[in-house]
Amino acid sequence: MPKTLEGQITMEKTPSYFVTREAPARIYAMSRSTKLIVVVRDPVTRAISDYTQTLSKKPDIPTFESLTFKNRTTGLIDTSWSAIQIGIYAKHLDNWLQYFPMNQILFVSGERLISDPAGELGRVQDFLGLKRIITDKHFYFNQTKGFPCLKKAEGSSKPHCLGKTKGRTHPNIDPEVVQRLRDFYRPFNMKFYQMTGHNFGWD
Ligand SMILES: Nc1ncnc2c1ncn2[C@@H]1O[C@H](COP(=O)(O)OS(=O)(=O)O)[C@@H](OP(=O)(O)O)[C@H]1O
Repeated sequence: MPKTLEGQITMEKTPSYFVTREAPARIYAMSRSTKLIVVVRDPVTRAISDYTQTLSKKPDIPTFESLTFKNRTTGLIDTSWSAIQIGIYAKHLDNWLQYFPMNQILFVSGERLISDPAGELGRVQDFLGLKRIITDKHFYFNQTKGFPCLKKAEGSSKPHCLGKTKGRTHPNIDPEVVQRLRDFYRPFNMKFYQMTGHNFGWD
């Protein structure tokens, strides 16, 4: 990490920090005052999104339904499959709380990032102690993309949407499998709501 001068914020991101066992200790050793931001979404949708991304690179993988279960007849879920494992947010958060207090961690709602991007970014700016520079006026809803986009990209006068790999169409998943996953995640979601003091509404 580069040295951070007075008045600067240094940022670093990767999707896998939150679920990497060694990450909290390493970040703590580097700087215990680091602020942590995690975007979380409904773990069932997250698993399907994760699968969709893998499928786009390896079209021959088994179906989502068959990867979900260790044993489809008994309904035993394969929690070792990373697409399922990553969504057990309460378990990952436990690991971070061994090093960082809750008030140093902000959980951004992936759903609200789509329905109210400025509102969610308002929370991020407050958390970082920044003035609310990014507001509603910076976004518009792009009907073709089906997502909010920036009216102007940084350093440009043109609108900017996220790329083709963000907001892909998900495959249809057997509703029984979706329900089984909802039941599986419910207790972990409840624990996560309790730990964060925030109901993300994934029921
Ligand atoms: N504004 C906007 N435009 C497009 N997409 C948006 C936006 N806001 C949030 N999202 C959601 O971001 C999801 C992809 O982000 P990821 O976290 O998977 O990205 S990463 O691969 O981990 O970097 C992606 O998930 P999928 O819909 O499953 O592709 C989107 O739902």
